[in-house]
Amino acid sequence: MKFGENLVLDNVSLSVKPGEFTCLIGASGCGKSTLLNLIAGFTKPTSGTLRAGGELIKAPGPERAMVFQDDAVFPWYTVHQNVEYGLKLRGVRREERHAATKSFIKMVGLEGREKSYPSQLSGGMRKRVDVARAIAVAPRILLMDEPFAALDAITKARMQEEFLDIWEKRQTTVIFVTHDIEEALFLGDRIVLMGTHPGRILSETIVPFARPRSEKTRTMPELQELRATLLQQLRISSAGGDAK
Ligand SMILES: Nc1ncnc2c1ncn2[C@@H]1O[C@H](COP(=O)(O)OP(=O)(O)OP(=O)(O)O)[C@@H](O)[C@H]1O
Repeated sequence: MKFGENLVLDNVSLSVKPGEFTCLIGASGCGKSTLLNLIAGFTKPTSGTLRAGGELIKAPGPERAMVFQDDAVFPWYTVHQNVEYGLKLRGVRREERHAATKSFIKMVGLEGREKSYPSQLSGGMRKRVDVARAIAVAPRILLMDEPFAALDAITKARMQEEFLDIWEKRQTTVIFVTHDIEEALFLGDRIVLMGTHPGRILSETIVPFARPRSEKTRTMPELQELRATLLQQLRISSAGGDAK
């Protein structure tokens, strides 16, 4: 993938199983967001192909929803209207839409705040609206670009746990970009480490921890060991090595 003469992703081959939770980590500028944008269909590849469920990805589609670091909620809509928006676009009928919206709001723990506007919510609550907005359209693939990066540590941990809960119930395929190795280890089935210049895949790590994961998972010695290994690989790759 090139931007002008700049080769941003080179020879990237990634295949994700249905229902798998894949985390992408890597130094700044290695092309993580570019890869997500390609999968979302926001950007067209200059060479190579992308497929979702066997179909060539040519444009954005409702089967692939994105959650960004910055909130993508409409400030002029209430919580209910924000979550309902995608369903409305898809032509879901009023009663069904209403019931579905209510259940998604409940799922992300925002019952009672349906009539609030985003400006009346905390950062964590707005992120919940954002997650509900994305999953409401029942995407087959959820693309998440550092969705919890701006949250404080406690809210972030809570959101991770709540999100895993939702994911385990729905089994959506997730591709999740993060700079936080612990987050990747806590959430993912697999961690794909990318390197820069040009952006490429350096290693893939299967995350061996049983599900459902909990607060206890975070303190497992095996998690800390894997964290140290991945951090070392990240350091080497940031310094220009190949992390092997
Ligand atoms: N629209 C664009 N036009 C030109 N260059 C771009 C464009 N988008 C990204 N790039 C370049 O592509 C490279 C990869 O950027 P990208 O945002 O995908 O990296 P990243 O791994 O997500 O970085 P970060 O972790 O800092 O968010 C960078 O060198 C960036 O400058």
